[in-house]
Amino acid sequence: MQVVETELKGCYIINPTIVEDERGYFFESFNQKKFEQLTGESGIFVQDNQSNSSYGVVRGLHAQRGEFAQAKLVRVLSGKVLDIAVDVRPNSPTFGKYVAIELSSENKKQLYVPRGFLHGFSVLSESVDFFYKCDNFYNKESEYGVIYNDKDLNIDWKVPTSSMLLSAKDVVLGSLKDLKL
Ligand SMILES: Cc1cn([C@H]2C[C@H](O)[C@@H](COP(=O)(O)OP(=O)(O)O[C@H]3O[C@H](C)C(=O)[C@H](O)[C@H]3O)O2)c(=O)[nH]c1=O
Repeated sequence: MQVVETELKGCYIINPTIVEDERGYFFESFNQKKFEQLTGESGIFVQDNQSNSSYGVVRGLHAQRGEFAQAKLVRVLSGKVLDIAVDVRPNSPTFGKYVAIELSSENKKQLYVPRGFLHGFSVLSESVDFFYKCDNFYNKESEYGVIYNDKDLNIDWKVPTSSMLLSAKDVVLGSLKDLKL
């Protein structure tokens, strides 16, 4: 596997080593020892999540605060998303900056989203099965977020607004500038 650190410190793109033969392909989707060696992160995850979404769905931008903050190792099992990770670590020199990357069953890329980041994605294919590992458990009470069309972030989700589908929870999220961390 090859790991590339993004311009946001601690946020990594993981390119797994794909072994192909006449039957198809094989790759190690996660290896804690290699992950730790290449990123310096523990690579100890406690919860796996999986969601399915149809074209145009936008999930996010979400995080859990404080002691319940989660780092996530995200990937796509089928389909394609535009994945977004926003640095909202207090005092970070890249506060409010984000990484946007296409993750797909084709490119098999993964993104490591550190604690202190907001995370979200838009669905670019007809349907997507999204899978991610979390290094802390779900804690509903600690959840917070920023609305997908925040003016300061100005994210291009690569989906026409008319095709977007968001949860009732997500359409009322607040702005980045009003975030209380
Ligand atoms: C996140 C989570 C949710 N749930 C329950 C709560 C709701 O009954 C249902 C759907 O939850 P929600 O609408 O928050 O799911 P998403 O909009 O996909 O939320 C996720 O969206 C972005 C992409 C993220 O990175 C976060 O992991 C997470 O916030 O699953 C659980 O039982 N456990 C969990 O860990």
